[in-house]
This record gives sequence, structure tokens and C-alpha cells, in this order.
Amino acid sequence: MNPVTEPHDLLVDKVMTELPAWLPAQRWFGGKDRPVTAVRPLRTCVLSAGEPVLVHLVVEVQQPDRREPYQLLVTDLVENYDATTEPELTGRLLDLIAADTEVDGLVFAHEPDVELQSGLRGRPITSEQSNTSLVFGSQYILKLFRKLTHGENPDLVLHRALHLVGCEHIARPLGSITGTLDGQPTTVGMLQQFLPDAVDGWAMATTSVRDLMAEGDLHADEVGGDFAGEAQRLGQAVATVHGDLERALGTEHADDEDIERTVRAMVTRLDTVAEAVPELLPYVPALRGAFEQARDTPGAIAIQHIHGDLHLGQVLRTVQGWLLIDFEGEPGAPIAERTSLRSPLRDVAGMLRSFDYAAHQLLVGRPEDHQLAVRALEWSRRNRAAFTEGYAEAAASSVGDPRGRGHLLRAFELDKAVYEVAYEYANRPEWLTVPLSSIARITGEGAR
Ligand SMILES: Nc1ncnc2c1ncn2[C@@H]1O[C@H](COP(=O)(O)OP(=O)(O)O)[C@@H](O)[C@H]1O
Ligand SMILES: O=P(O)(O)O[C@H]1O[C@H](CO)[C@@H](O[C@H]2O[C@H](CO)[C@@H](O)[C@H](O)[C@H]2O)[C@H](O)[C@H]1O
Repeated sequence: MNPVTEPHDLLVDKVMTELPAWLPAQRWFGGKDRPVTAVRPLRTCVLSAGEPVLVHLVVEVQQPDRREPYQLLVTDLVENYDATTEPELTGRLLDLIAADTEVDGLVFAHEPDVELQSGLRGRPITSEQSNTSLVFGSQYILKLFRKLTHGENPDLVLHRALHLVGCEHIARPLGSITGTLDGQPTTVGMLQQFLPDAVDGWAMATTSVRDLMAEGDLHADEVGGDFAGEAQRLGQAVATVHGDLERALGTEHADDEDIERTVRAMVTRLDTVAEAVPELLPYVPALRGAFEQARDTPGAIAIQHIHGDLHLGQVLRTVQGWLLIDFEGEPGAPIAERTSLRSPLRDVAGMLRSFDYAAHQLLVGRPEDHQLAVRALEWSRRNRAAFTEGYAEAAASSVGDPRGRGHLLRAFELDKAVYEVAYEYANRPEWLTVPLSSIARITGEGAR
């Protein structure tokens, strides 16, 4: 007699056949620039066996040059099988975390001293991101990491460490979901305090840029939506978080070997990206020169745990001030790099890049508009200066004033721009001009 095929087995079989076509259409899928050659299931956890079925699935996505694990939550309730869009179903995840329990090898836990309200529905946030986040009531936000990295996710590790030293610029970590990847316990979800009134820095900054662009004869400091005061406070917040990370997890000084490794990594990334994106090729010699100059930075270079992918979309303005979110590092970088000790100037560089992005994204599709280009540069310079000023005011002694670190800061900024070239090429090709035009400006004009 044939064994009875359970509804969840049928569902998983159907999902597996559709994934090669479905995955590349998802914003969070990191391999959109190359074909999916196969998808195979790695681990299945049945959270509900029927009416409707809810299955947590870890799959390995195979592409010509890589094999990467991704997390999915699937159901037979909706046609595309994606359960994360179904608030009634995702509420179950919060209930399991609140109950501190284990289902089929998936461990749901709340943080010590945290008592959670259960019975809430989990609605997905609408902004398009690298992961999928669900909001429960006005209290909690659960991030389901899409591409999985073995072990504890740095987002959870750094949030916990910062919470323990009383950091005021993060959302409190409240719980986690841990699965298993190749036998290693691996974070698949993180629950945090949700700030319902928060506005992200990108929305605020681009509103300010639009205000300036709309006022033909006013300068950035004269228009109502001037952002410089916020940029300065943001600089202070970032420096404070760096100080808190240093207190929580320590700091070291980079030796010659560390610096050499950093320069080599920047050059290697440049070569890899230039091979894939021909538009970058004309800038390779100047970029290589800028990376090699980083060796000449005078004085000791402090290294520590940092945010790793800091930009205006990773900071939230709340009534209490600025919060930093998403300490996962660059989604495209290897985990060893994302968890290594690095100069906090990398975060400063990331944020400086972001001011440049906010100013110049309005020029996408209208590169000939000289007047707008001048105004964009004015906005960017004003806010970059305000941010750096704020950072210098609050920086702990080991980090100090970024303005005294010209070569290094410039190299980090250009390295980030190279990363962005790869990111835009894979995700938003029409935005490729944003990092490319910055590279042209920075390498053409020298350090600003
Ligand atoms: N604690 C929070 N309170 C309010 N909104 C949040 C919070 N954490 C994240 N968000 C919102 O969710 C979005 C995605 O969060 P993020 O951690 O950056 O996810 P991803 O890793 O997918 O980029 C943010 O841009 C922000 O708008
Ligand atoms: O998904 P994440 O937020 O972890 O980060 C990735 O996506 C970002 C875009 O959403 C990308 O950031 C780049 O674009 C931003 C504007 O959309 C800009 O503010 C950043 O400065 C720029 O780097 C980020 O690089 C990528 O890792």
C-alpha cells in the first residue's frame, strides 16, 4: 500500500516546482542578476498540518556560481504560496515566540525578562527590503532573514550586546527564531520593539531634497525642509552607538597586516565588480590608486564591531531621537567580513554615501539638468558636513574626528560606492548612474 501523501508534502512539492521562476521576482532575492538553475529543499518544519497548511522551509538556491540557503514560509491558503502576506497565519510565529517553544527543530524564544503579548496578527511591511518584516499590533516587528548565514545573525548579536550596555539608539531586541543549517544553530528571525511613529532617514532626507529642488532661488539653509540639524544629530547618534559597541565588545588597533588585508579586499572587490559591470572600467585605475593610498593613513586605526551597512534607510527618527536598525552588514558580503572588526569610519563613509544618494537620486533619468545637479551637490555637501560635525562632537577618543582621516575615509567611501555599483546593477539598473557619478566626482575632484 502506498503511504498517504500529507497536504504539507503536496504543498512543498508544488512550491519546489514554482520556486525557480518565483524567486527572481522577489525584492529580497539576492541573485536576480543570474539564472536560478535549481532549488532543493534543505529542511521542512510543519507549523500547521492543515486548514490551512503552514510550513517553514529552508531551500538551497543553485545559480551558476553559487549555492545559497533561503528561508520561506509557505501555505496552501494563497495562490503564490507565500504565507508572509497572510496576517492570520504569521500571528502564529509571535505566539510561538511568546510561548518559548520548539517545533520540529525550530526554536522560538523570547529574550530574558521579556513578556510578550500573543494573539496579534502579523502584517508585512510594505517597503521593499533584503528581508521580510512583519509588524504585530503597534508593539513588535519580526524580521525573517531571507538569505541565511550559518550561526547567530550579527543583527541579533549586536542588538543584544548594545541592549546590555543600555544603548539608547536601538530598538530593543525581544525574541528570536533559530533553525539549523548544516547542523549549526542558525538565526532565522529576530523580534524587536516596533516604533510606530518612526520615520526613516531616507524619507526625511529625500523630502528635504525635493523642497530644495522646488525652490529655484533659495539655498539649502534657507528652505523650510533643511535637514542639516537632523544630519548633525544623526552624526552624534552614530558616534554614540560606536562608543556603545566599543564598551560592549571592545576595540583593537589595526596592525600593518590588517591594513594590508583591507586594501587587498577593496582592490579585489573592485576587480570583481568591474568584471561584471563594464561601466565601472574607466574608473578602475583611479579607484585602485585611492585604495592603495589608504596605507598612508597616519596614526593608529581603531577597529571594532560596527553596523556595516549604514545608510539613511537604516536610521529611524523617533520622538526620542535617532535609532539605528539592521546591524546585519552588507547583504552581499561574506559573513566572515560582516562579523570582523573594522574601522567605524566605514559606517561614517556609508552615511556620507547616503547623503550623496539622497541628493542625486532625483537626477535619475534627467542627467542633462545642470541647475538641479548644482543644487543636489549643494544639499549633499551641507548635510555631509553637518553629519561629520555631529559625529566629531560625540565621538569617543579611539575613533575621533573623521575629518582627520582623509585618505582612509575617501577609500571607504569609494569602496562603498563600488559595492553600490554591484548592488544597483543587480537590483535597480536604472540607478547605476548614482554611484557611478559619485565615483566620477570623487576620483575627479580628490578628497572633499
Ligand atoms: N523597530 C522598528 N520600528 C519601526 N520600524 C522599523 C523597525 N525596524 C525596522 N523598521 C522598518 O522596517 C524596514 C526594514 O527593516 P530592516 O531591518 O532594514 O530590514 P532589511 O534587513 O529587510 O533591510 C525599515 O526600513 C523600517 O522602515
Ligand atoms: O536592504 P538593505 O537596507 O540592507 O541594504 C541594501 O539596499 C539598500 C537600498 O535599499 C542599498 O542602499 C543604497 O541605496 C540607498 C537608497 O535606496 C542609499 O541610501 C544607500 O546609501 C545606498 O547604499 C544598500 O547599499 C544595500 O546593501
